[in-house]
Amino acid sequence: MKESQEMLRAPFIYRDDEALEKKFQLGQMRRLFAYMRPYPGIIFGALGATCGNILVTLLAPYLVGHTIDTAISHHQPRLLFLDGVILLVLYIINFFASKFRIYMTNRLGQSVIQGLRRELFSHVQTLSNDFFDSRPAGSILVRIMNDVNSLQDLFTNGVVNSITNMFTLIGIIIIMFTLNWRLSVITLVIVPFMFLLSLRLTVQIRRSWQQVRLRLSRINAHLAEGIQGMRVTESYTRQEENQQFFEGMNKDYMNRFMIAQRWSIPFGPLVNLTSALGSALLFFYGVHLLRADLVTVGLLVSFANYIGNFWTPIGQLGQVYNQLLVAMASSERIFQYLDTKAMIKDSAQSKPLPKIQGTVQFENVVFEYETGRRALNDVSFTVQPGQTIALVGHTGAGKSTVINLLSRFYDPVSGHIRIDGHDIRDVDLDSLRSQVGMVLQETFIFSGTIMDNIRYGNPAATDEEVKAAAKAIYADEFIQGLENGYETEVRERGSRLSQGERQLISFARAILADPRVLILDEATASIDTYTEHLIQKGLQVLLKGRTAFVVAHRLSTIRDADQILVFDNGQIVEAGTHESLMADGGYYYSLVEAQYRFLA
Ligand SMILES: Nc1ncnc2c1ncn2[C@@H]1O[C@H](COP(=O)(O)OP(=O)(O)OP(=O)(O)O)[C@@H](O)[C@H]1O
Repeated sequence: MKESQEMLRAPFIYRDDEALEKKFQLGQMRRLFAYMRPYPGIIFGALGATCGNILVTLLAPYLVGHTIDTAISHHQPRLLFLDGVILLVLYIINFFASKFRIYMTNRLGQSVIQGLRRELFSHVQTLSNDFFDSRPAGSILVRIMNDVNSLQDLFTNGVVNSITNMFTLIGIIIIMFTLNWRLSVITLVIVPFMFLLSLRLTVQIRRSWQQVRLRLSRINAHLAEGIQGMRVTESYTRQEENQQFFEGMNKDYMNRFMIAQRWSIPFGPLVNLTSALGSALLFFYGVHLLRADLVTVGLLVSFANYIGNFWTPIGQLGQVYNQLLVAMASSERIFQYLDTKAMIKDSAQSKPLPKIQGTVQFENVVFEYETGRRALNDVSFTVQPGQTIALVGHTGAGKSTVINLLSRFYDPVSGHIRIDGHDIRDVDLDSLRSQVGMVLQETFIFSGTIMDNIRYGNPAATDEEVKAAAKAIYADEFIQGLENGYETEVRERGSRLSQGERQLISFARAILADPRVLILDEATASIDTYTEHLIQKGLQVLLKGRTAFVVAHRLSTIRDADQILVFDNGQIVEAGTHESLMADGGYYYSLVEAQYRFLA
């Protein structure tokens, strides 16, 4: 409570509402473990290697006891040498078995994680816009990376190790009872205690490290935000507050780290202490039996070793239990994503959209992002091939919604959208989107060269075609001026390019893709006069010969449009050319007066 109040007073709030662990659920575990099914070879390989380890764990203590009772007690150096050689061979087997097992379990873990991440990413790529609307990109990223990573331990060590540990424990118990049941009962008294201690301690250790990780991700989030918003911070001179907030987080992280250490440090010594306790019990009771000649010294030494070997499997089983609880929380979130169905997808009846001319028709289209709040209300219009349509209206009037529906990022609640007479709901999404191009306000620049970025519009295009596209929309000149021309690397989302230059790149991308219907959300950013001039000229080339929908912010673009659709409150309130609408002196006229004239 205290902490959340502090966070609320703080200049930044990072909510940590994701569960870090969940109760065990059998169905979910089955689904999770099904991801190992494609790798039976690796699993059997790892289990085979494990048999080597178990063999050594079970045989070595016996051999040591046997050597004491025979070779050492009876002064037989040759037997001692032979036992030494056998022990050496056993440990060489153990070395190679461990090496192979670790390699195989890592391979298993990585293969499962890779498969899961691939499935998750490819599924997320098919999801519709409503999915992305309701989640910040960061949380999707966390799921694909962190949640999947947190399963790594379980698949790498958990599964194979728990099988090994079970067999080792059972094997040790059988051998001990076979050798001497009295000693076995006495020494096993300590086992439940060991088990409980391991479980309790590992739970505490896990939770305390989770708290450390949580603090670390807060620091990461703050750093990312701080660096991205550096300009704003500087301009509002908020560095001091930022620094204080950061120091608070930093200190908090250190405190949590020390708490986690406090839990973790005693683990090793406690393991030794419990083992020693077991050995002490063994020796107290063993001395009696020794006096009564019921056991030998060698047998006592073997038992002491078996007790030592008991601890590792019990400790590891406790860890697997912890890994399972963490995996329950992560896998629940992963499965939630995998079970999310795409709202917009092809149906069995979908047909490819043939090569289109570009007639676009909206027929009584109604749309709501949220039930009951109409973003478009009974919108109807028809556009002929090759026409440029300017969509204008106040912010929130519905312009972007029209273009979202045309690209079928969403489906209308009622009404129809037709291209060349085909309802876009009945055609393959790929065939639709490959013929309806989009140039957004915020041009996304991917890491790579300028050439790669333009080629994004048509991966099959040759270097010459890319250059021709750039020339056609007047981008060639600025590109040639960059240090490596078309091969210049644009990292960090193209931060080295100006807004206008990015727009020119997006125009080149679009012209290379050559869609029949083009959607253009004109950028509002102010651009220097020379680049603006290039953009105007490029725009004319881009729009020519295509049906184009432009969410227009420049009066010049609006003026050149064949038709202007004026939106208000999700409805078309006026339609016509610039001249006719200005002559009418209605809503458009007042809009131009208020909004556009200074942008001309
Ligand atoms: N993803 C969304 N989820 C919920 N409501 C939305 C979403 N996108 C837009 N809206 C709402 O739908 C209405 C129409 O928005 P739209 O984006 O089409 O307006 P616009 O005319 O393009 O505005 P602008 O010029 O500011 O981009 C607005 O009331 C807006 O708040």
